[in-house]
Amino acid sequence: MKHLTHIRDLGPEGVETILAQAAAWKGKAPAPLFLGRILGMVFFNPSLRTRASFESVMLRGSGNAIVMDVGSGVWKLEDRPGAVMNEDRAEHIKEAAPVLSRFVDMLGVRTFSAGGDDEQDEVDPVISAFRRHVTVPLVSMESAREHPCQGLADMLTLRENFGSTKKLPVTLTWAPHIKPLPKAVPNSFLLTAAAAGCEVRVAHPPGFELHPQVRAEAEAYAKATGGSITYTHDQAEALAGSRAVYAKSWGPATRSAHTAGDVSALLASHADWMTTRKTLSRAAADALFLHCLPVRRNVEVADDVLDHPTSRVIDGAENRFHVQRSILSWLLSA
Ligand SMILES: NCCC[C@H](NC(=O)CCC(=O)O)C(=O)O
Ligand SMILES: NC(=O)OP(=O)(O)O
Repeated sequence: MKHLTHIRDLGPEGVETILAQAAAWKGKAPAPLFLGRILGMVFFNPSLRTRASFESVMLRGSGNAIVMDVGSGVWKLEDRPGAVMNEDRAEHIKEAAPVLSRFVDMLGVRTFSAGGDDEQDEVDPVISAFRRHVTVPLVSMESAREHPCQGLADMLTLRENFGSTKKLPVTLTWAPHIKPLPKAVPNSFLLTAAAAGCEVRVAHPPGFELHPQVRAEAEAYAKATGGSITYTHDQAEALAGSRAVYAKSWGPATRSAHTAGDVSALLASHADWMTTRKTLSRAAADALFLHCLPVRRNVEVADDVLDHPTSRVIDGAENRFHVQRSILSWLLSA
């Protein structure tokens, strides 16, 4: 049985399969790909795009979706093996995952990082528990470590605009925020861009390094595809010659070593990392702007960037639909 919870489930070859199918179906009349099929969707955290796009894929494909919000209409779920369940989590994933599997043909789970512990994010405890206990294909709708659907949609957006991602110079630039956000999106952008052969430049202030295991995995993909990855604390250096700029905020590398006050001060001290038109003027003249959304306007990214004709944030969000249609049909294929 197939699952897609991490880019390693696909590798560079699988990334190509998903993107090729997504591109082939985009713009064609909807086919009843999911006739008689049900996708179950379990949300531990809020979502606009992921929720609406997966549900739309199923409905437009003549299938159906069941959407469940954990802790609001659905029991709070326990993931820890051997937990003594005497607090607020009424049901263990050991029961929830196989029970839901009896009702649906595929299951999607969204579960953000618990925050502060990159080692735990590597373990990815909640999606891993689902993966152990489901009896139908599982797709990540963003977990602690990765957001593979987002990374794949980003690559589709780049290919539509540039034809190819082979050695395409792209910058992933850290952005300021009022709170420390998860690293799933930057991790996925790095992993999928490397798997798609991009020349990836990653720029962030000191102390915001991505996990060494993620970087090593991305390096292996870059090596296999002829891509490359460089890291810098100098945003302008990364941007020079970049054809696409991907802004994303994420929390410090060792958040558990900081108090909440430290983290706020750290984030506030880098307000000048906000992407503005001036920032983009350092990239190639035809550079495009991408962001996964939701975006905090004039904190992460200035209005003049988001409202400029070079922004691809809305087209990028649409591509979530196209890659997920491709992913779900791949999951159901033998
Ligand atoms: N799925 C796309 C991003 C989700 C999440 N953003 C957020 O939680 C933003 C919340 C805020 O801005 O308050 C993240 O960064 O991983
Ligand atoms: N980009 C993304 O996953 O958006 P949502 O959090 O709204 O689903």
